[in-house]
Amino acid sequence: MPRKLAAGNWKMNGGSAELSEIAALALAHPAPGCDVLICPPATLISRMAEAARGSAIAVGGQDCHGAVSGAHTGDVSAPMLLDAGASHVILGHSERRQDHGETDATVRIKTTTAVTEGLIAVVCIGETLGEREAGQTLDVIGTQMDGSLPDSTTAATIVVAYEPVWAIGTGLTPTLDQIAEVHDFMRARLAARFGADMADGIRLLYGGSVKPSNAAEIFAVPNVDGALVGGASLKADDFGQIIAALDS
Ligand SMILES: O=C(CO)COP(=O)(O)O
Repeated sequence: MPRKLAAGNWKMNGGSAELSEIAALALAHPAPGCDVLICPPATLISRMAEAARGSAIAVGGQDCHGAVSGAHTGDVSAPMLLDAGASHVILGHSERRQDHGETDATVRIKTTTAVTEGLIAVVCIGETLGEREAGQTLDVIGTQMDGSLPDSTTAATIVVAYEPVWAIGTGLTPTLDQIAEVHDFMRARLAARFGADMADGIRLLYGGSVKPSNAAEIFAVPNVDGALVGGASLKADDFGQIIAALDS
């Protein structure tokens, strides 16, 4: 069983004030029983890495380009993230898929590059409300997993985050049974493609309105190996409680 992972995605939020809380968070959790990752905006990565130096907190980007360098104005490459002190990168978040037209094929290329360059990729998938209501959830999840993950995947370099689009930032969460159904399906899909041993080693995160009040019950669901947290990760106190819920 891999160590659980509490990952925070700050999205296009956060600045110096939130950054200064990270040092306090690191002090409050000097040896957490789970891995802890924070993915701030690209502009904060190097300062965050500096603030987290020597602590148990890892730092990640929220996206990277599929190429390692070149004429791509405004983009950030995997080697640049590493150079700034990041060890992870979130890829294929539904907001990237929506705002920037990223497809499974795009995400697969980015994931391949990120992993080849030495980052751990946190690959996001999830159905829309319309897809869930149409009974298509598992079809969508299966297609996204198949398309977004490269064949060369290894358990140590890939994390898969299930984030139902309708649960992100809405305060809505699936029932525990619904989370269990999708996570069981994800594990089985990975096992069919990569073998059971490797599938068991890939961490499956749940994301979407995770907060201190629901973290423990979500973490108790089989095949949930941690969380990808948006809004609550910007509040050090809330994120600390989520880390503690995973820790126990
Ligand atoms: O999108 C998310 C994390 O990547 C989830 O965001 P919220 O926790 O704010 O719902």
